[in-house]
Amino acid sequence: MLDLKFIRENPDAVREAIRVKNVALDLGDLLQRDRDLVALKQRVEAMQTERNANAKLVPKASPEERPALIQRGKDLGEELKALEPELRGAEDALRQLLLRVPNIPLPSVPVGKDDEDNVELRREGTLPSFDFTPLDQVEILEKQGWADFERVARVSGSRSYLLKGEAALLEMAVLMFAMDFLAQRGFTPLSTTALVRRETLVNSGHFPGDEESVYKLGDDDLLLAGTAEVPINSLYAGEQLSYEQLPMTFAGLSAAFRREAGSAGRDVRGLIRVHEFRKVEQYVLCEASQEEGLKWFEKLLANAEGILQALELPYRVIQNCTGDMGAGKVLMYDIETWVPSEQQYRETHSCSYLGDWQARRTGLRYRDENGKLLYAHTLNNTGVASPRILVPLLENHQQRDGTVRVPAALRPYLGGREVLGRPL
Ligand SMILES: Nc1ncnc2c1ncn2[C@@H]1O[C@H](COS(=O)(=O)NC(=O)[C@@H](N)CO)[C@@H](O)[C@H]1O
Repeated sequence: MLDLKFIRENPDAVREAIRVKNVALDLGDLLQRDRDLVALKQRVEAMQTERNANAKLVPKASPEERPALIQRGKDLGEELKALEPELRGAEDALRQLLLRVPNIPLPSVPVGKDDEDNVELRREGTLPSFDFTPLDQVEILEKQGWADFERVARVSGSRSYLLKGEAALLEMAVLMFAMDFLAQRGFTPLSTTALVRRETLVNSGHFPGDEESVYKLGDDDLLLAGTAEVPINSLYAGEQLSYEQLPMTFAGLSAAFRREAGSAGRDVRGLIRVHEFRKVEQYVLCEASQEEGLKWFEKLLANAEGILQALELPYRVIQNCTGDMGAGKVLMYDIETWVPSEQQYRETHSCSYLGDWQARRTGLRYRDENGKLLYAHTLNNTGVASPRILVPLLENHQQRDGTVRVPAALRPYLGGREVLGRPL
């Protein structure tokens, strides 16, 4: 959410952000409602002032004048009471619109419609060349007895997965490695739940807009978050922090749930796109300065790259265009990791800087060194998400005999194993 004062003073910049991010919002309507609400509030204040002045006159009034003054006070009280629902309705309607106002992207963000218009920034690592016919993720898993897609589909339906044996250990090793990697860099490890209250999804910016992606538990006021970013972002909601507490950096492990409503037919096989997965999330809450925010953006990106380099996986960094970055972002890069069986890079990480847009809707404020109350800036990036990361991991490190080489960084988490699986 942007500051209403900023919107009033910079309608063109906001209108441009609405345009380039393809947001369905009529800024003219919002500004008109804002003006109407200001006028209504002024009317209410004038009536309250008159009622207060009137109440002061009553004790000093003569017996003849008093009844009229008392009646006037009653009439004003009733008129004010009658205006309350209208005032509350107008405030709520304006807030619902303000929640849809997109953040202003950096000028350096490429303008575009969707992921086709994203820009590749650089490639890292060497693509594998196999002197044998490589298997794809599902073939490796099934030949090694590491998955049971048919059985689990009977239990959980489509886009479900179950990892068996060393593949189950590999998932935990990858998650634990990422948690350690981030903890060693000062990030506070968190193990969070995915069960959240609706307002946490409004706070993070997923609502309004992303409702169809989120599982809702009908009988309870609870929903299943698609990323630990949601619960972590609301941990300090509504509190006044001190600048000494900033920056707060978290490495949050949680389950993540996604309905993937819009993904019909895409990635239906294997581990790329499932309804429930696990993710180690990087989350930063820092001071309200773009320089500080961009410094953290680079750090979060470097962390994810460091994890991929330790996993010895080739990847590329792309900059998301305005149409693919979502309403709240100022800047966003995806990291895509090479998947040999698809002969293409697939998204495995997503790094975002949101300025104070997320903090404003969440009520995340802090007192700076001069005692000024400011909204903080927030950022997030994937540390590692499993099982998607297992796809490039298994495919890039597969060996001629069907076993999988374990990158050195993971061996301590796998009892020192250098190879997974048995020769086929
Ligand atoms: N349906 C899914 N199945 C498996 N992995 C997924 C799924 N959806 C997302 N992911 C993984 O989770 C990562 C982060 O998801 S994201 O929506 O892009 N971004 C976020 O959630 C941010 N909070 C940064 O992590 C993706 O890059 C991908 O690796």
